[in-house]
This record gives sequence, C-alpha cells and structure tokens, in this order.
Amino acid sequence: MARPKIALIGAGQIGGTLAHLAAMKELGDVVLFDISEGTPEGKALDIAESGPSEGFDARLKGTSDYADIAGADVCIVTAGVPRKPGMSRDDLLGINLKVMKAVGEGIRENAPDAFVICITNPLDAMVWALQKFSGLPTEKVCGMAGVLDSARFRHFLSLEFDVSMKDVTAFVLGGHGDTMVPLTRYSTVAGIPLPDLVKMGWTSQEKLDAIVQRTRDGGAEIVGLLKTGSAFYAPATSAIEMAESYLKDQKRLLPCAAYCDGVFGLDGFYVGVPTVIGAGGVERIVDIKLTKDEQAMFDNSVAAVKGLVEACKGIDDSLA
Ligand SMILES: NC(=O)c1ccc[n+]([C@@H]2O[C@H](COP(=O)([O-])OP(=O)(O)OC[C@H]3O[C@@H](n4cnc5c(N)ncnc54)[C@H](O)[C@@H]3O)[C@@H](O)[C@H]2O)c1
Ligand SMILES: O=C(O)C[C@H](O)C(=O)O
Repeated sequence: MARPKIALIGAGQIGGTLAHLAAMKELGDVVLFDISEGTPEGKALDIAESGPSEGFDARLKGTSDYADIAGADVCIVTAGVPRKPGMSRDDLLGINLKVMKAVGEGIRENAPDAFVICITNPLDAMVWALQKFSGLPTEKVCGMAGVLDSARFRHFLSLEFDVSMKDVTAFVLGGHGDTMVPLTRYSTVAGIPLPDLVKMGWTSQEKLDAIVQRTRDGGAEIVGLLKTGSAFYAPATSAIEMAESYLKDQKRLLPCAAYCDGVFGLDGFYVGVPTVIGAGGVERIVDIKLTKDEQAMFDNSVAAVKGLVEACKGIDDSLA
C-alpha cells in the first residue's frame, strides 16, 4: 500500500517542524508548499538528509506549485503571518484572510479529498473562511488550537502538582483567544477532577485561577519571549496528534475547532469543542452540558469568534 501523502501549506516555523515530526513518525510522504522561493525545497532537503541518522522512511518534497499537493490525504495549513509582541491574534485577520483564499482554492483544485487542519490565526475565523473558500465538507475541515491550549494547561498543572504530564488531562474549549475556556471541572489528575484536588488541599483556588490565566495567556507568553514570532514546537506536535488520529483511525477525543451546527447551541460556526477524530474526519462532537458559569464563559468566547467571522464577511463579499 502506498504511503499516505501529507501536504503542509506553509513551510515556516510550524511547517518545518510539522515536516520533521511527520517524517520521524513515518506518518507518510511529505510535500512542503510555500510561496517563499527556495524555503520549502531547502527545508525538505534538510529534513530528508536527517533520515539516514534517524532511520525513517519518508520522502520529502518542497514546492511552490499547488499541483504537487495533488491527492494529499492530509493538508495542514500554517500559511500566513504570525503575531509580534504587542499584537493580538485578531490583528492578523485581514492579511491572513487573503492567504486563506489562495490556500482554499489550491486545496479545492488539487486535494479535495484531504482532511484539512488549519492552524493559521486568528484560528476560529480562519478555519471558517478556509472551509468556505475550499468548499470541502465541514467534517473534513477543522482547526488546531484546543489540543495546544489543553497541553499548556496540562503542563502547568503537572508542575503545580509535581506529577507526570501523562497523568494530567485537561479540556480547553471555546475560541483560541483571550476568551478561551479552560474547563477545570473536566480536567483531572488520573481522573481526579481539579475542584476535588483543591478540596484535598493539593492546591488552592487562587493558584488554580492563576494557572487558568497563564493558560489563556500561553501564546502571548511565548511571543513575548521569542520577540520575532510565535510558538511552533508545541503547535506542530498538537496538529500531528490530530493528523495521526485521522490517518490511523484512532478516534481520539480531542478538543478541536469544529463546525458546530445544532450542537452547543450554535448554528454554523467553528469553535473549540470536544471532537472524535477518525477516518471520517471529525466523526462526532461531544455536546457536553456546561454549568451556568461555564456556559457564560463559552458564550462570551463564541461572541468574540462571531465578531471575527462578521469582520471576514465585511472584507470578502464571497463569504457574506
Ligand atoms: N492555532 C494555533 O494554535 C497556532 C499556534 C501557533 C501559531 N499559529 C499561527 O500559525 C501561523 C503560522 O505560524 P508560523 O510560526 O509557522 O509562521 P511563519 O512566518 O514561520 O510561517 C508562515 C509561512 O507562511 C508562508 N506564506 C505566507 N503566505 C503564503 C501563501 N499565500 N501561501 C503559502 N505560504 C504562504 C510564509 O512564506 C511563511 O513561510 C500564524 O498565523 C500563527 O499565528 C497558530
Ligand atoms: O499566540 C500566538 O500568536 C500563536 C498561537 O496562537 C499560540 O497560542 O501559541
């Protein structure tokens, strides 16, 4: 059987890391696409030359021609611009919306059967626009953010409790912005919910609140440190987790930006929710019941996403 084909649209910091991870995990052959002359070819060759030492079997190709992504099984989209210190993700909307249009058309014409994972920010609005521009089925287009935000939450919690990150589970839902919703009630250490751990004296409510806020600010914390761009190792690892679940039909239950129509009280928006990812793409959205307070936070986050979607419609008539 031929190896799966993984197309990475955008060969910048995340794109290059994705290519390296996909090759090392032997998820398939990799095509790195970018408009920056020489960058995708250079990164593909560099990573391919790590193959003999690492011992992986994967072909890598760099290109600026959409024809080379033909027949891709998975497309992961990072094309666009990252933010700099002082900017919000939302400041990227105008410039990255134009990029989504070009990418959507490229995918529609060359890889219409692919499972598409969007990473470009502002994530929830960009994945919505990418689905519209590509015309692919909504269950085959999703966005990566919740896995990353939850991983950050899990990491901070593991430090607080001094336990393995493997035993910490967490769910961060809502839009990938300042209004994201880390759900403490559904986050655990080996199945023990965080509110119970507070009662048991493992931590205090004040410390937990500070960790929730650090999670919300997790992207900005890295941008402030790097100064020239945003996080890329953890974002790439998170998207690979989603791609692997699709390619291997693992049916992982992961928080992803999925098209919600008739779930979570939504009517046609992308926002972070618990999803099952398998060979059918986003196979199920787990419509969990939120408490009044959680619902208020979720509604606030959805309102922010809706505002960005309206801004997209204002910029590009074809989306209205
Ligand atoms: N969803 C998330 O959780 C998350 C996490 C981290 C970063 N991001 C976002 O991901 C995006 C990429 O981040 P990065 O660090 O890889 O940025 P980067 O600048 O390193 O790479 C982006 C690449 O996109 C390319 N590009 C620009 N326009 C293009 C087009 N029309 N077609 C193809 N390629 C094009 C650029 O040449 C560049 O190589 C940013 O928007 C960033 O904000 C999202
Ligand atoms: O914060 C950013 O701009 C990048 C990304 O959304 C992140 O959360 O790391």
